[in-house]
Amino acid sequence: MPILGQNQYGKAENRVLKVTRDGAVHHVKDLNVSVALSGDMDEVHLSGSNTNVLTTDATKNTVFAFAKEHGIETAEQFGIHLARHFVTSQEPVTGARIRIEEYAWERIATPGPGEHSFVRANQETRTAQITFDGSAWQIVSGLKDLVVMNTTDSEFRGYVKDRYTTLQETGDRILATEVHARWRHAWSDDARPEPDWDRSYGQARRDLLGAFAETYSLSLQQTLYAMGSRVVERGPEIEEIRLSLPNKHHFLADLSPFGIKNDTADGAVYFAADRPYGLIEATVLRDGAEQRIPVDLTNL
Ligand SMILES: O=c1[nH]c(=O)c2[nH]c(=O)[nH]c2[nH]1
Repeated sequence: MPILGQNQYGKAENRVLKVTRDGAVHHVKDLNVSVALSGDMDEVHLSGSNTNVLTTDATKNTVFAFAKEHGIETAEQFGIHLARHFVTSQEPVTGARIRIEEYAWERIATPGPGEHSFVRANQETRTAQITFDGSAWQIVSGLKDLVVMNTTDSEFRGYVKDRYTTLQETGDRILATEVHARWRHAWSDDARPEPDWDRSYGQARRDLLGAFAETYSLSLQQTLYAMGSRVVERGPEIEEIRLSLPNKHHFLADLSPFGIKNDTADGAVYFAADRPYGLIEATVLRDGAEQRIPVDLTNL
């Protein structure tokens, strides 16, 4: 009979976001936690007996419950706490390996007192597309993978409720997206001086972040329009901007089966879903400008 070698199991990539509120100042911990347990697991492989198996589902629930009940001080502290729990609470489990990736968020500076807007550090890519037909230029600048999040000031309600609608209305949700934007400059004629491309890019990026952070959001569509409008209004050299915004859904982890209350009030723990995701896209134009940026943003 073939021999069973090293084996381990658990739930991989639990995407946990914890938001701690210190008045209007919010703090976030954003982790990707993978659990791998090992021990006396021969029988499940060899005979199919699940007697010794703590479900991977339970390991997932433990991650979210611990984040809520004990908090996340550091990835190391959180991992130690989880590993100790699995090894000491389950007789057949003799080893635990917890792998954690932590995502770094920086604050978006806003003029108001609230501090609940964040941008993922060092994520984005700047893009440019230059076309020339021998007489006219078209310069489309942009950025992609700029990940931003508001931990409050976002609601979503009043939408259509058809037979298949199950989404609950909410007055306080996380709004997070990955900004993909391209904007077309008015400049097209060699006879006119070129804009300062770096200055223009910096301004557009600041306007996208500023409008995202400062808009009290009733939908991602409304936030998109606010972001595009600000770029066009503050950048006279920009005619048109196209935005593609995936809605990076964060759902409150349901900890009620374990008797743990988890609401947005403080210390809320969210499950960050990666797919499927809402995809909100639109062009915002200067009044009188022509819509020329192609709809398909991926064809750079
Ligand atoms: O901002 C949103 N816009 C939607 O169109 C939508 N649809 C949905 O399920 N959630 C959201 N959120």
